[in-house]
Amino acid sequence: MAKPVSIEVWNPNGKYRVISTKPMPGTRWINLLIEQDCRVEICTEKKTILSVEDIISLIGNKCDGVIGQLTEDWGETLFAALSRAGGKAFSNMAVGYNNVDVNAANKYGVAVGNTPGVLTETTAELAASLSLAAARRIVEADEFMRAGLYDGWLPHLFVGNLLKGQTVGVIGAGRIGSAYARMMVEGFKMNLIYYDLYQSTRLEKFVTAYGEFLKSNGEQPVHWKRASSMDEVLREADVISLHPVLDKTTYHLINKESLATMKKEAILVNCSRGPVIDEVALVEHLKQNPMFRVGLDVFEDEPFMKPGLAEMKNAVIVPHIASASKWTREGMATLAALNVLGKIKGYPIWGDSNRVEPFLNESVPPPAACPSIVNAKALGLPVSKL
Ligand SMILES: NC(=O)c1ccc[n+]([C@@H]2O[C@H](COP(=O)([O-])OP(=O)(O)OC[C@H]3O[C@@H](n4cnc5c(N)ncnc54)[C@H](O)[C@@H]3O)[C@@H](O)[C@H]2O)c1
Ligand SMILES: O=C(O)[C@H](O)CO
Repeated sequence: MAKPVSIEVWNPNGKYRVISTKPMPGTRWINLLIEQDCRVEICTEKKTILSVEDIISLIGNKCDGVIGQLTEDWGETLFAALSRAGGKAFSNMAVGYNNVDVNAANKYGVAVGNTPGVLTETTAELAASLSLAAARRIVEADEFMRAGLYDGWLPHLFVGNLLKGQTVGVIGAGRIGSAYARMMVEGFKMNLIYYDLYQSTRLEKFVTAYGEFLKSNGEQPVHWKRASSMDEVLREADVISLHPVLDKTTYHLINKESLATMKKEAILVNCSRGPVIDEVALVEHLKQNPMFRVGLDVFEDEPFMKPGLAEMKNAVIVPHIASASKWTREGMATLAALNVLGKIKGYPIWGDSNRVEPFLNESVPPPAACPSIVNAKALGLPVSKL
């Protein structure tokens, strides 16, 4: 028998039982569910990561849908439990869904939602922040000041890398990778080299147009290049930012060999998923190459770090906060709730999951659609004509 898990209940007499495995920012998501006759149960357990047993206990005997988190293991066991309880909808409060076994969800006919679009710029901004913090040694310098070590200006004090005119490399130029590339090209006048399985025509057009603008202004233009291999990016770029999905093809994409390919003074940033980097190899590389720097938002065995990483002065490390702006987190909660609500109400799937603004406009009711369901095709769900 699983131990009961503490909850907070909203609208106890609601017809549909929807569970959120965590309190989420804002109240709009709760109000939208209540307005549509949902009883909302929010898990208030103090521990950060819920176990499969905790979530089974939350689901109970009757549950129409669950809003969950990327820290949870949504596989066969949980989808079977949700299906037994009559549930047909699950949504991650995240765009990444490598914690979800979509095949298992398909087997039980459960729709799986995610939250693209609302976190693109926020996440790209953190990747840009980490790039700058690493290039200009901001965390090291901050620690130095607080330790009372500053006794006057010196020509060699915390000398870092200038970004202007250098090359930024992007691996995975999807929504976030492209937004980051634009920030670095436009903000710091960097040239771009990118590697993705698909061509990013819009990004290429942007860099071309910006390069022409700079030239017409009498300034050094910027250029872009689509690399034919990831190694080409690693060899040529001064700052490399990782933005692919995590799957079998991207696990340990950055390993001992690929690290050795990079410039000795390169900067590597990861705001995708921890296992994209072999973290043991990275720690060794940081030790051997003190001028090589990293900015990490994600870790291979989150919430833990591999031994040695915390001691490395050439690493800037933050706890998976790339999407942590108020607007984005409230929007993620709203999109996740509307994914679950839409499936419960039998709504169709929104036609373009990258354009979710209509769901985020608080002054009008959201469209009668699920904003983003990743297995819509596999489940044969209809697409909205709105
Ligand atoms: N740190 C955070 O808080 C945070 C926030 C948001 C997203 N993320 C992560 O970022 C990922 C990307 O998000 P997105 O919205 O940009 O997704 P996206 O689907 O728009 O972009 C991913 C890109 O990766 C490319 N890709 C896939 N396999 C590849 C490979 N083997 N080599 C090179 N490129 C490859 C895809 O073609 C695609 O263009 C998410 O899946 C998530 O894991 C992390
Ligand atoms: O995938 C995601 O959305 C992040 O990791 C959290 O915002």
